[in-house]
Amino acid sequence: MTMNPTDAAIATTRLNLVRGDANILKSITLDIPAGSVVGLVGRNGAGKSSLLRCLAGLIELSSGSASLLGCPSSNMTDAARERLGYVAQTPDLFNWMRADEMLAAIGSAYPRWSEARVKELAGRLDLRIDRKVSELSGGDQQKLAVILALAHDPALLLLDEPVASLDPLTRREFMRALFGAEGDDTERERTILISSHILTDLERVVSHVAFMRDGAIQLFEAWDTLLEYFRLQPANAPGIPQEAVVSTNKHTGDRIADMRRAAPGASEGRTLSLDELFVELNA
Ligand SMILES: Nc1ncnc2c1ncn2[C@@H]1O[C@H](COP(=O)(O)OP(=O)(O)OP(=O)(O)O)[C@@H](O)[C@H]1O
Repeated sequence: MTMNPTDAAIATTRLNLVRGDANILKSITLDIPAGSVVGLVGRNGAGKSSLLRCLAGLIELSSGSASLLGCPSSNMTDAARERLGYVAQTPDLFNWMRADEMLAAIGSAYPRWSEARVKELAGRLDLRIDRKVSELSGGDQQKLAVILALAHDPALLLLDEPVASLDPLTRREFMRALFGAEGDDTERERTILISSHILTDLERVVSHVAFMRDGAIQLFEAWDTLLEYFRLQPANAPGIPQEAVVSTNKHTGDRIADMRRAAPGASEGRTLSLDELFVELNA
């Protein structure tokens, strides 16, 4: 099944997740086009892992709907599941096996699994797979989880802080393995939703950014649009009507303005890095 580039690889409608009296995810409606690379960012506890777990079909939604690759997340077909890769924040690994044994065990369930890809990724990420999983360092366990999610060449990847325990060199290799031009069509078609707090890495690779705050999507935009139109404006800058204000820093009074809605002749304001945008949206 090949998706048209205009199809949504992930679509949610008023997705809610309630646990006890906590409303963890609040009416999340998202449409993520096939082929996009979306950075999912937000403060600790904003709901990123919960959203990824709901999408992966690991937690039942309280209400609303989610579909992945055209299939409801609550009832994925085997064919859709085989095209999905998920890396949990804390990977669930078979500690009693060697890494290569675990790779073989999981790989046997996937028709598109590639031993060559396992070897290539293990080499790139500098992971020895002839060792017992329980004896791998935290970072090496994360590398194993990443290889497990990538070796079947998934069309949709859900990555929950996959680089948090990787050293900077390995992180660079991981980003190259994920986003490098490998010249194959399936690579280009792949949709990736990746949560990370390392925003300098993200801003180099994302096509879109979803900002989460308090269980809701605060802002979902193409990264090019954010760079071009979302500017920092001092509190007293003229030509910024209320409808252009995306958020106001309650400490400084500075505003993020969507300049597509600014008055003609308004000052240009300052372009923001992803890191700065994150700080301003949460201040
Ligand atoms: N089973 C649960 N029962 C009640 N509350 C929960 C449960 N799981 C998560 N939460 C709460 O839901 C909120 C969102 O948690 P989540 O782990 O999704 O955040 P996150 O954005 O991934 O955070 P981090 O950046 O720290 O990983 C938090 O307030 C958390 O305490």
